[in-house]
Amino acid sequence: MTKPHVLLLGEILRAHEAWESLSSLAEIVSPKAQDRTEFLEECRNGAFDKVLVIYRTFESVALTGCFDEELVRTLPDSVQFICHNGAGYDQIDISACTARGIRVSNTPTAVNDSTADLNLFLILGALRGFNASMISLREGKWRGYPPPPPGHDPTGKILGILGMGGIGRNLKKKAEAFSMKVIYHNRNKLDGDLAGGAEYVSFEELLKKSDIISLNLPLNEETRHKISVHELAMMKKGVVIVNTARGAVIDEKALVNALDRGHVASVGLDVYENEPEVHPGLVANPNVLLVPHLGTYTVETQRAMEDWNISNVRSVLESGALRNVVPEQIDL
Ligand SMILES: O=CC(=O)O
Repeated sequence: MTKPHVLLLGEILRAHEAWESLSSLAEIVSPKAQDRTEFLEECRNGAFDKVLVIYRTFESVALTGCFDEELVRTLPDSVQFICHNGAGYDQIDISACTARGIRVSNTPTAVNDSTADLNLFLILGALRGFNASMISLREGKWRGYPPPPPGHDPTGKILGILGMGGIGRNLKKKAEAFSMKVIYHNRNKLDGDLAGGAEYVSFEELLKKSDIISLNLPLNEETRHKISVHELAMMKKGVVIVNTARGAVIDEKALVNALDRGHVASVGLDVYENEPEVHPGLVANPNVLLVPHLGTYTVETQRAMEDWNISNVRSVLESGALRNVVPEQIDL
């Protein structure tokens, strides 16, 4: 019997042994394509006709482009599963996959610690206004002349977490070690003690009450530009905003404007609307602490994500089902 094929889009960086062990169950294939047009052509000319499952990375979007309707439609009929190595799967059109009977998995839990750690680093750094003096030190100007105003302590500040999933909940625990009071908003109030005692508030209340707003929600059609001119205007003057989710949940142009007017005091960002481009108004502003999408960029987390994603591929090959599917497909 011929083995099914697994298509690798992107690289395995850490879990080499786990990956290689799949070869007893499947043939691993890679694209020859150098860009999206060539990739679609390879799909059409039968190169992937035996592929049952695709393992893809966030970075592989540079080769294939997004897994949008066009791409999903062009995949051969044999493809039944896509294992995405990342928590956020906004590069994949889930409705298009569902329509074709393709099940999609992601790597949710594995990312929680490292992303929440970076989130907290950005909160502390933005609150303290460290970025301005870090720049002036490197320019040979010590703290700057004049030095920037002193920062603020986290103790007693209200942290509003928008999106209380795995990362939001992990952040909540960490923030409490710094004596912040956590409130949250989600589409639905969390059951039982899942929120760990954090107060559930409406979206509007979260915007109005928070000293620091942390964006921890996935990007989809409902959350794109969830924070724009109107929402920024509802926030406290001097608010601090941190985003480790996806750039497009906030309207970057509106954010730059609110920073320039001083309504938003400072910002910590790991993600941007058009990565790897960063809005020049963010780069120019010393009150903005910028990190180039490094939320999960640790040896341990890279390894844990790959292990999880490979175990999903293995599960498909051994038992015909994924270990987890994205929330949109849970009830299918
Ligand atoms: O951005 C990182 C992820 O979605 O895992």
